[in-house]
Amino acid sequence: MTARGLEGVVAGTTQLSSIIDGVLTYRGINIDDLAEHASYEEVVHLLFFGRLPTRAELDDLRRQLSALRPLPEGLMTLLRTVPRDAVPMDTLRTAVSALGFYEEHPNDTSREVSVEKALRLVAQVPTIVAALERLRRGQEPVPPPEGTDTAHAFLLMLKGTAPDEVEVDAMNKILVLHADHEFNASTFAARVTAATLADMHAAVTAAVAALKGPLHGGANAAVMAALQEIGDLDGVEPYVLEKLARKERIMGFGHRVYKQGDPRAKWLREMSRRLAERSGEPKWYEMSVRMDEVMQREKGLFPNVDFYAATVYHYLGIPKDLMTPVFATSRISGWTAHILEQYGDNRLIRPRADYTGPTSQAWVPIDQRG
Ligand SMILES: CC(=O)SCCNC(=O)CCNC(=O)[C@H](O)C(C)(C)COP(=O)(O)OP(=O)(O)OC[C@H]1O[C@@H](n2cnc3c(N)ncnc32)[C@H](O)[C@@H]1OP(=O)(O)O
Ligand SMILES: O=C([O-])CC(=O)C(=O)O
Repeated sequence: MTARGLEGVVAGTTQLSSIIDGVLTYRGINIDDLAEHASYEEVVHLLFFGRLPTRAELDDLRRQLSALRPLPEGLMTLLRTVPRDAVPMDTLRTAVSALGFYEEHPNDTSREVSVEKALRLVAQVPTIVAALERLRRGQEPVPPPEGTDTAHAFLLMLKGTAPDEVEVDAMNKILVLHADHEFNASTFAARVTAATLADMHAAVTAAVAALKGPLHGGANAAVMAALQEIGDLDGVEPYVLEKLARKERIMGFGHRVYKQGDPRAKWLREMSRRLAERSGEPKWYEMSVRMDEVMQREKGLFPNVDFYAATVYHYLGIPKDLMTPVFATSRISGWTAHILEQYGDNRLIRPRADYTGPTSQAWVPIDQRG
């Protein structure tokens, strides 16, 4: 018996994150504790180096990431040539791949060189996402600020003005909550690629490609598109009921692993509520809550990480098609940590397929085929 979509299959080991009885941890620390207390930089240290940093280690990591944020001039030139109407996720995928050109040891998969590459990617992906957005709006990219953390730096590079405390706190939580998630599809794509001993940038490019689809990271943009299509609170219930009657999916609900709810969603819901309150535009949050109620009542399905993230991004001024790239500004830490883990104890990932096609077919010469 094959497991369709590898459901329930344990495809390898990891010490990075776990989902046990619906509880998510990064290296054994409950996601709720991390969401409440951690900075994203602390999470990066936890994932890369196996434990929370001391104050001195954290300061050092902050300095390193801050110094690594600027992009190579050649990459900026490339970004300037991207068509204005390009899909941002495609631009990100291309840019991440092109970043590999500037590595001194492009094919080196040793721990030492790979950690350096990983830190550069963690620092540079937010710069790429902010720059590509500004360029497509016809604005000049904002140079990375010195001495600030990722959440603050990213919002500043995106908007060109300093974000306030509430925005920075929301962005930091977004980064913490999205950083890693066991063998999700994009992380698994990264590990499959790394397991061939292809380089870090190749593996991350595969991951970005896999994150794009609406069944995975692309769901956040699809959620916002649905809310905008519905338009108001009264439209939510008929929209959901009609979709379900047509056996269509409501984006942002359901999960392969969590059947009783995604532990990250409550944090995102609370953030959405908080941002809605001060936005003067609370309807997007209110519509989300209504949709959540109707989905639980009708299908027993709970929101996943992408559902309330959509309105959080919206309230932070992030347009729909930039939402999945923003997810990547965080997941880059999980992808690269998994790639490091894969290199550290590698074996080629090559499962078998259950062949269901015809057998014993005779060869037919071309003139006799009809
Ligand atoms: C970061 C992330 O990747 S989080 C996930 C983001 N993706 C989405 O939000 C897309 C919407 N959700 C889905 O498509 C799915 O729930 C997935 C892809 C996330 C998980 O899917 P699977 O584990 O393969 O579940 P599967 O597709 O087998 O669904 C099981 C049942 O629930 C239904 N179902 C699952 N999700 C949904 C949904 N969002 N809306 C309506 N029905 C759904 C399916 O139709 C199916 O019903 P059936 O048994 O009557 O046919
Ligand atoms: O684990 C999954 O299948 C999808 C998910 O929630 C994530 O990648 O964060």
